[in-house]
Amino acid sequence: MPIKTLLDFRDPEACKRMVIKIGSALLVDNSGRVEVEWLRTIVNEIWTAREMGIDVVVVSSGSIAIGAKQLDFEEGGRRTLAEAQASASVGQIELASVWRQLLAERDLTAAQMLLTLDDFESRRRYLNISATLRRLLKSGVVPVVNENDTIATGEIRFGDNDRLAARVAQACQADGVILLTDVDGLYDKHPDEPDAERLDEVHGVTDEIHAMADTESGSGLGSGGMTAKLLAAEIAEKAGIALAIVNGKAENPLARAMASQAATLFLPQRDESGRRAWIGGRMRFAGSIKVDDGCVRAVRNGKSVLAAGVIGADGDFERGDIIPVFDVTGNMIAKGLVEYDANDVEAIMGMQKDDQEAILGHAPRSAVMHRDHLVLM
Ligand SMILES: Nc1ncnc2c1ncn2[C@@H]1O[C@H](COP(=O)(O)OP(=O)(O)O)[C@@H](O)[C@H]1O
Ligand SMILES: N[C@@H](CCC(=O)OP(=O)(O)O)C(=O)O
Repeated sequence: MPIKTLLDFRDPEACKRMVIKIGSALLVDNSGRVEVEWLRTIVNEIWTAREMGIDVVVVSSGSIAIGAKQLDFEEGGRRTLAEAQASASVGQIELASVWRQLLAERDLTAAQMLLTLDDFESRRRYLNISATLRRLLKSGVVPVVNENDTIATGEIRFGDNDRLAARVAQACQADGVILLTDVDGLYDKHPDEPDAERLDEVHGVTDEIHAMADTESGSGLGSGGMTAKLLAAEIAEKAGIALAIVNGKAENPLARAMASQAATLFLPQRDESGRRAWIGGRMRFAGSIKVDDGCVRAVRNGKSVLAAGVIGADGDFERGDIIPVFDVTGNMIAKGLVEYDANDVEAIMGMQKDDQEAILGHAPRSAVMHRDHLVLM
């Protein structure tokens, strides 16, 4: 899908449902105020998309940057967790109110959804997110999503809204994600370097692509830097979703990006849908298993993980958990639903089926991870 197709509201082949993510650096000025005039141009673009029959979900950052200024807390890393969470609760109410007002000016209804990483990790809550989003879109409402920063900490936190946007896109089965930020896209080195060049298209986020980015926020207001956007692109590309990094600094950024074609587009690499996409997008794990080279080859050829190929089990996972599979060099090759607790995997690893029953005390299952519940990375 060329960038034009992702952004062209008049093209009948263009994406019919998109997630637009707006970073803190764009939304909030240095004194902690929302850039209302600029945001009004975004709302106009959302309105245009809606008029063309395209569903739009907004992922809006900014609550911490707004609230921290109001509460007079220090910037960035010097803020305590409690200060950041207090800032988010003060900032979010203002952020929601601005969105509601600006969308209402175009006769659009806003809906607020505050979510945490954990909400996406639980299959039941993920399905609820999905159903709510789809129902809101059916009613022509514009969902405005942010992380629930007041309760999300440590490992249950996205921390950046880029991956949240990719997970939201997965949950509502969007065709495309647009990450609006303060650069024209992904550059082959930090854009401050004089010879840095922008990439037009990325066909798969490889280690080489990751090496181009870092986690620093250019503005100091955002979090996760370009690294977070690449992690989001990885989630999207495996779920069959196109993702574009677009400069949102000027007014009407979507129309401008379409005219200039200056952006980076990440093309979908696979089209896992439904439950498999959810498995592939999981981020928090109770443990992992390691497998030998023969097992890696088998898994890549669509086979299950058998105990005979497992050479290690880490952590405290339980039967039914989704956990990653690593090769001997530590590369994650797949994620899947494990059929045994960690103790049982340790007890039977390396064994053929016939030898497992005596150890387990019951007939072994067909595999440690069945191919139907296994998603390649
Ligand atoms: N290779 C790269 N290409 C483009 N930008 C990069 C790269 N590496 C680091 N960056 C930085 O990433 C910043 C965008 O991330 P961030 O500040 O977190 O934005 P946002 O708040 O919109 O999420 C850019 O301003 C740029 O300074
Ligand atoms: N959820 C946080 C946003 C996290 C964040 O800073 O994201 P981003 O600006 O998109 O890098 C907030 O609303 O302040």
